[in-house]
Amino acid sequence: MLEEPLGRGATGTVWRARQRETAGAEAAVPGQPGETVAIKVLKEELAGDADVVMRFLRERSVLLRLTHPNIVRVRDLVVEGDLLALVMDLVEGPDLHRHLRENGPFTPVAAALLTAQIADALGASHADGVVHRDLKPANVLLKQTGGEMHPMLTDFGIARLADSPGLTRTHEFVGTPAYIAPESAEGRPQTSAVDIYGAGILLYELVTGRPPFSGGSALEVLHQHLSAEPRRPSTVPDPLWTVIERCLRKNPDERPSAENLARGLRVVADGIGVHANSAQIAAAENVGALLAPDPAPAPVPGTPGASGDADPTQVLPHGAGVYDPNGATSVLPQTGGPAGAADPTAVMPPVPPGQPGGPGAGPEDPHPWQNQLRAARDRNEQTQVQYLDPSEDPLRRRPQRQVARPPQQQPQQPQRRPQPQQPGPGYGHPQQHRPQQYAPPPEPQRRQQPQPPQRYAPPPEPQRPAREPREPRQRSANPMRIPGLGCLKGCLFTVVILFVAGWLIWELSPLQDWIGTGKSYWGQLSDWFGSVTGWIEDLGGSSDPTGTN
Ligand SMILES: Nc1ncnc2c1ncn2[C@@H]1O[C@H](COP(=O)(O)OP(=O)(O)OP(=O)(O)O)[C@@H](O)[C@H]1O
Repeated sequence: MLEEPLGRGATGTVWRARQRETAGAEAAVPGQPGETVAIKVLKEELAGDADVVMRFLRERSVLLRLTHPNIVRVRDLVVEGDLLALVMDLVEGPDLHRHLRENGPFTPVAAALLTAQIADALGASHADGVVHRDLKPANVLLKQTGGEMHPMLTDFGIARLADSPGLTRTHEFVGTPAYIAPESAEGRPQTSAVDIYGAGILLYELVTGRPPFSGGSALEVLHQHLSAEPRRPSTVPDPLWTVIERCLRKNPDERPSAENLARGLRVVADGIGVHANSAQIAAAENVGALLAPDPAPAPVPGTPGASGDADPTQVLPHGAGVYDPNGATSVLPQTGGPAGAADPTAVMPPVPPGQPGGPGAGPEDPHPWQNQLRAARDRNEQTQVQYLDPSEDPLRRRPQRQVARPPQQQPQQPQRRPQPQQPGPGYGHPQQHRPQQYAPPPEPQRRQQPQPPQRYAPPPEPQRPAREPREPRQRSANPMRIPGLGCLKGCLFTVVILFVAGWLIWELSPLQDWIGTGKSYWGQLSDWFGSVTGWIEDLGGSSDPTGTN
């Protein structure tokens, strides 16, 4: 029985609910009548998509058996008529995004310990072949137990459901730009290393209060994931930065495994704490040696190269206006219309290119998605979906920076590995973390990129009004280009500066008196010039082997 909505995300609405009767025998957790649970009712669009329903059912057993102290337990997956819902344990406490917003960044030790527990959860799920793909503070619930906070990772498998070919088409982007791994942004094969990248972003955000890459639009943010290096804030201790930097490597093969990440973070927390002894400090300084990559990362099925599935090309939203880095996973929400008004979880099917408002919309009317984007921003969400003209997609212009890798093989079976160690005692409340003012690092300059053809086939062009071609940037008013002119100008300018500086020194300093020549500056210069030419002539004469001079 649904009681009250707890919150709404891009994929559905989460309700506090009470169990009426004991769940069916197939449920992972039968539960007790009257017990309070959380139910995520997926949006109509997801529920109405046959492909999503198939995935939902296929992943049911995996999600139900995914149990770990730091994972919100899924009790049941329900398909009833056109309703698709996940029944979960109810977690009393805020999510990490809200906690960060209200309390500011964590201390480095608290951030390391909290992320270590998230890495434990990832280790367990990766061992089971499950990749989260949408790791972000909003998907970490902080369970309050006796004044302590215990991080619980939620929304496993949801990103995969939303990533349905029926829902996401060539020109749409699904994901959360601030946390997306470069390979996901580019539509390259993905593995469990995408979660490690997400953990790195999350850790950075925990200690600084904001993710490392930000910008005015989702496009800019994704571009930075691909080509910008994260800047190290001065408040982050060396060993912790080593861990963050390794997680944020552009090359997924260089990121640590979840288990090594958890171990490394605990070593760092021990070594940077105020009570650290010299052995712990030394161990933290060598944390890099612990961060070995996963030799067999769990693949993400359905990503290009991972299987024969046609995966939707992940293309950046274009010009999506002001960008909120802490929003929801992007899918298409519904606006207006009776269905949208009645059902807050309803989503709108993609509008074909060239029909911005859908049937009946006037050309001047704002696109329904634009209304939704505005509404999402007002709610501090980050729903960002818009068409991108392929010719303006900087990803397609980006030169290939990596050595081409052979396409990843679809594994027969996900790699089963031993379950990671259960985490130690519960993570203490990060009491000492006080709100800190964080000065955002200056935006790295965006590079101008040449346009080599990229790896994915050009998607069909949406029929948008042709854009005015941009004026090429004028470097100078002078249309003549003389090679070396710039250098010549520089040299002349330097000579003039030297001459004037020399004159000033001659006139204003006691140099003239020390030399005692009594000559003017010009006279002294001519004198020196004469002496130098005399020496050169003498040298030429003395080196003449014929002795004719
Ligand atoms: N098991 C749960 N117990 C208690 N509250 C929950 C639970 N799961 C989610 N919530 C709350 O419900 C709200 C919406 O969750 P949801 O996962 O739909 O949103 P999101 O993670 O912000 O968006 P999305 O994952 O769709 O991008 C969040 O504020 C979250 O705190």
